[in-house]
Amino acid sequence: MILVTGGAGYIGSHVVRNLVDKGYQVLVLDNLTTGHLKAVDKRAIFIAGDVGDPNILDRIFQKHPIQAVMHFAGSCLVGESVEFPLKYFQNNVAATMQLLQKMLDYQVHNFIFSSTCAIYGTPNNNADIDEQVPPNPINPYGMSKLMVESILKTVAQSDGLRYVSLRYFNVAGAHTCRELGEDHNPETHLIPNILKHLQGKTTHVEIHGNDYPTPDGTCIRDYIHVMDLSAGHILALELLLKNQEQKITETFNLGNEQGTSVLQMISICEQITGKKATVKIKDRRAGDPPRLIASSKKIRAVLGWTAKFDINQIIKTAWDWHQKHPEGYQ
Ligand SMILES: NC(=O)c1ccc[n+]([C@@H]2O[C@H](COP(=O)([O-])OP(=O)(O)OC[C@H]3O[C@@H](n4cnc5c(N)ncnc54)[C@H](O)[C@@H]3O)[C@@H](O)[C@H]2O)c1
Ligand SMILES: O=c1ccn([C@@H]2O[C@H](COP(=O)(O)OP(=O)(O)O[C@H]3O[C@H](CO)[C@@H](O)[C@H](O)[C@H]3O)[C@@H](O)[C@H]2O)c(=O)[nH]1
Repeated sequence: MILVTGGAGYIGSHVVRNLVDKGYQVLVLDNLTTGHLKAVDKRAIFIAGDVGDPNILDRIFQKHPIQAVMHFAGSCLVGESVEFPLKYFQNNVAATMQLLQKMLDYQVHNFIFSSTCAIYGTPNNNADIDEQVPPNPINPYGMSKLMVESILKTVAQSDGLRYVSLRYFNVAGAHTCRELGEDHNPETHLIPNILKHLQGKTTHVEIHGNDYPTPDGTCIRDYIHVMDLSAGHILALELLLKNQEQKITETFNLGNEQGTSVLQMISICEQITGKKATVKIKDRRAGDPPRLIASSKKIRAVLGWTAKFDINQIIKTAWDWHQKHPEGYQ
């Protein structure tokens, strides 16, 4: 059985669905702060609770034969982390340490971690970012994830912990089953904000700064489809489960290796939806690096992962979700 923390959230719910479709037994632990019970596949066991709660973890590990933990639970908004850094250190670092302690207490050694490209900060040159680029986060969110990566590396040296840390770039799109998608309240992410505006739900799209050192002045990100990201997790899980005798401590980037600026994204969304956006230029958002584009060469070479969805398919599946579920999971 696989324990999926944060399995009611955007990314976790997609991975849970794909895991049960593949025949895995899944237990979801989620405190529903940003997740939705309706997003959790009915074939999974659901436990409402906090990853930092030792009593709930005791109950789970005593009762269920957990083979591996996929740890999605966490706080993940760059701007919010600048405003409330302690929330990020508490929920992303302290709670994760509690989970790791309980895993080791119960001899559960396989861990897959949701890390982020935010750990890279603002790399010096414009080359695509590979795993060798020295981490240098510029916001508390990225710092919190880098701290966990350091903890994993250190703990794995003295305990039996085996792990894969996946550094996601910007995750977007919706499940091809058309029943799962992105639903946050408030929504801060670029693609859902553009699509909600094009649905007529907001008066305009805000661009957080157009004076960055990029060709059109707006921030560039590398958007990866949530289905491709999910496939990467299943490959990482198989790596851990099929090579039990090997010490595995791997870190992989997961991105599409394509950069899209905020302005370019608005234009792509307009083309796909056939609607015109009203745009307002605002100040920069604190903590935003200008440009983040992945090299995913390592995960392609080691795990045979490939991206199947391009930016148009990301927007098409997200638009489909927003149209079919205009009120999200409500
Ligand atoms: N969305 C992205 O582009 C992106 C990129 C890089 C990394 N990540 C990481 O991926 C993970 C999932 O992100 P998401 O976009 O699905 O976010 P999300 O907010 O939709 O999902 C997070 C889930 O975790 C739950 N949760 C939060 N704290 C918890 C706790 N202490 N105990 C139990 N449950 C808790 C929430 O209720 C929610 O269901 C996060 O760790 C995030 O940092 C996301
Ligand atoms: O209404 C909006 C929303 C966003 N942006 C900009 O669009 C870009 C992308 O922003 P967003 O979609 O909020 O994603 P990020 O801030 O890049 O963060 C996401 O992607 C990171 C990896 O890059 C993850 O680690 C985070 O968890 C996830 O929230 C940034 O330049 C934002 O300033 C706007 O201009 N207007």
